[in-house]
Amino acid sequence: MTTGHEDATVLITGGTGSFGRTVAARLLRDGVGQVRILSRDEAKQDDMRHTMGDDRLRFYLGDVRDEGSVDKAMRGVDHVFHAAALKQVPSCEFFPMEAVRTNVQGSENVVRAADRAGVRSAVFLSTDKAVYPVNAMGMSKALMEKVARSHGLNNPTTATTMACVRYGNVMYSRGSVIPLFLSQMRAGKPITITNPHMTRFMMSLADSVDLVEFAFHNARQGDLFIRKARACTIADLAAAMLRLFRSDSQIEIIGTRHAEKVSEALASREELSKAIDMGDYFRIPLDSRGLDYELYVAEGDARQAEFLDYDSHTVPRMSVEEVEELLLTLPEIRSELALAGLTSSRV
Ligand SMILES: O=c1ccn([C@@H]2O[C@H](COP(=O)(O)OP(=O)(O)O[C@H]3O[C@H](CO)[C@@H](O)[C@H](O)[C@H]3O)[C@@H](O)[C@H]2O)c(=O)[nH]1
Repeated sequence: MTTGHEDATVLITGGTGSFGRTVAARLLRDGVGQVRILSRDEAKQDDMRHTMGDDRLRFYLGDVRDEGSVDKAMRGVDHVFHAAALKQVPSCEFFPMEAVRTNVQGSENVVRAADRAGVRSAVFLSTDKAVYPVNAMGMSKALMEKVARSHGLNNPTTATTMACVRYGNVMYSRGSVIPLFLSQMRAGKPITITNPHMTRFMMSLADSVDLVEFAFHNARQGDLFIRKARACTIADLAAAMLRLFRSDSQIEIIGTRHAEKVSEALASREELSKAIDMGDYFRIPLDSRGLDYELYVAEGDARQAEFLDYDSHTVPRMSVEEVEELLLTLPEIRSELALAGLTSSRV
């Protein structure tokens, strides 16, 4: 990932996760002045320091909830990727104010610190669960989007371009369904399926890092970007996993979990009616009208009726074979297959 100038300093909040590591590795590979990681867990920082071993990588212990620690990490920074968040749906359901503190107030701290430090651009990572949210995680991410995107409206002279990206499900991410299915198959246990008809957008980690990179290079003040993605049912995902690993595990239907949706939307029809198609991506610009409330009431948009939500139930659906092919693009799946002594004719 190139930043345009070789001595740029880039801050990644929550940077010890798989996203942060991948972005950091791309930045270091392509020549960057410094990559700073701001996160809470010293053990994960230590691990990343040792595995990546690059003296352009600097670590800041802190919490986005604490404005002072954000300010300290932000000094002299040119670009920010804000990935620090509470992401687990169930824990945010039980402790919604914790989601507000990290995802909303923590993000506001990042917005304010970036503005104060004269940062040039900041990309905020959001999720499809922020669209028509039903759970506290999605609601707090929806508010984070509003906080980041409205900054330029309230501060027209700001030096910082703030933009958001929304992910779908990142395949093989920690604690997600694909590694769970794999461990169930390995243990010879049944595969647990919540609702076979449930659909999700499936994105590889590489796709999601490409999305952030695209936003980084193309963002204008207040933009939100999504990557066009394919979806599948959970039944087809399970079938593809069983076939790839030649497993005869049974399927057990466990029912929908706390605060889950049957499908997810990467963008609402209201947003799509304003979106600009950029090939693999949509740019959703900010509503740039000022605080003139009359306009919101008087100016409707007849085109909205023509659009459907960009929803995992309605986009073209992958077949089981296509899910298998997508799974085979993941390095983790390839190495798991190799470990199990399995090779696929599709590799
Ligand atoms: O035992 C299980 C667990 C999950 N699922 C289903 O698999 C799909 C994916 O589940 P999971 O991998 O847990 O992801 P989500 O709950 O959709 O949430 C993920 O995707 C979000 C982005 O949408 C991230 O913010 C979350 O951190 C991440 O866990 C869902 O339809 C689940 O109902 C099953 O069928 N069986």
